[in-house]
Amino acid sequence: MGSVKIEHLNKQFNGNTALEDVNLEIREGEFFALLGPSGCGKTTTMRCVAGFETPTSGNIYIGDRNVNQIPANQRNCGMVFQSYALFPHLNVFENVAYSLNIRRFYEGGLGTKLSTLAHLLNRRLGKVDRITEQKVRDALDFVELGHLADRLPGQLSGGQQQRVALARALVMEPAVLLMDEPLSNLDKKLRNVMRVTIRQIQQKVGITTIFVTHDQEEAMSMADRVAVMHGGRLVQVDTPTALYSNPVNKFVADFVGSSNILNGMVKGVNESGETVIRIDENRQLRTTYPTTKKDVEVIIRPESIRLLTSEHAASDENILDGTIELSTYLGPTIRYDVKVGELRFEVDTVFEAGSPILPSGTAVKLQIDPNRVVAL
Ligand SMILES: Nc1ncnc2c1ncn2[C@@H]1O[C@H](COP(=O)(O)OP(=O)(O)OP(=O)(O)O)[C@@H](O)[C@H]1O
Repeated sequence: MGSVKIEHLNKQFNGNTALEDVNLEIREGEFFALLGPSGCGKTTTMRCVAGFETPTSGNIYIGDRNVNQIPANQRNCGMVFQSYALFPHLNVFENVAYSLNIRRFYEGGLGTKLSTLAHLLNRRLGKVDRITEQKVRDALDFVELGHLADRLPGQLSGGQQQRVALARALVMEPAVLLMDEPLSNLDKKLRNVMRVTIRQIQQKVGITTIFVTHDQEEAMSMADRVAVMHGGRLVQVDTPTALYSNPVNKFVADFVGSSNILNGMVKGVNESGETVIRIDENRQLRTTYPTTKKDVEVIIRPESIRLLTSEHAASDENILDGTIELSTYLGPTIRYDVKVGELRFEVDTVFEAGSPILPSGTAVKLQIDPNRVVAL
């Protein structure tokens, strides 16, 4: 049973609050990301689950078992860190076998302890280690590193080292896999590759995984669900798509992807049931988003805005007239910074080969679908 339940978790360090009333239920087999800026409490939450940190109050369950009093080495959690923490003098195979041998040493009788010790000292595999050998080979095959078993960590790329670290965690067949910023040391391209690799391995093994990251793209592309943290508290726990389209507040909207955020005042509801919001003296927008507030924050994703030039026929539905201030080519998309009166909008459009990038100074119309205007 690899579900994880966190109930009313509080953690203080010398009177300073690091975690405040954190409540989470992570389902068995789920890939769950803890996301937030530096210092928000992600690592502390994970360390409390692992047993490296003692909660000030609250309960933690792994499966049905309350693990509050269970030491870290008996919680059956596998860990992967940012620094791969491999032994530089042991080869790949030995690095992965090490933790199994340590467990055999602690859990075995005197005979096992002696043979394991001998093995660790000799670093040679004897008969007694057949099971170990098979498990290590399987784990290395899983991360597709079987062919590099004899290499030392220093002879591997960063991505390969991280896969060794993953194999070392998986070989223990843990109930829960805990990963703390495992991709931070890799360059962007390799990080993107490793995201897919880790996700594929996690799905193959079906292991409950908690993944700590400050990178929203990483969390959103890998996780089944994401918990956004801020100042030691959970702000929103949701699927990536729900977080993106329905952020509960400005912090989440801003942290998860880029957003246009405007101050608005609700004028009323029109006959179609849409809320009409004034965004400045001369302009208003309609939204289908239900709100009971008078003063609202209007949140619009850059790709939710349709950019029209004077050539396009447009109705006057939720349209704002503006002027392009800056055009930035980003490969698959173009980001336009558009001035609308005193307001500024970021608009993302798909780049199509052959079609021109509109220059600064071009007069444009911004058409905004009322279904994609969030008012908080
Ligand atoms: N051992 C400690 N002693 C004192 N304060 C600590 C300790 N560990 C963490 N903190 C504090 O608790 C808060 C949460 O830290 P934590 O490491 O959990 O944040 P984080 O979200 O993982 O940040 P980062 O992404 O920078 O690692 C921070 O204010 C941090 O300074």
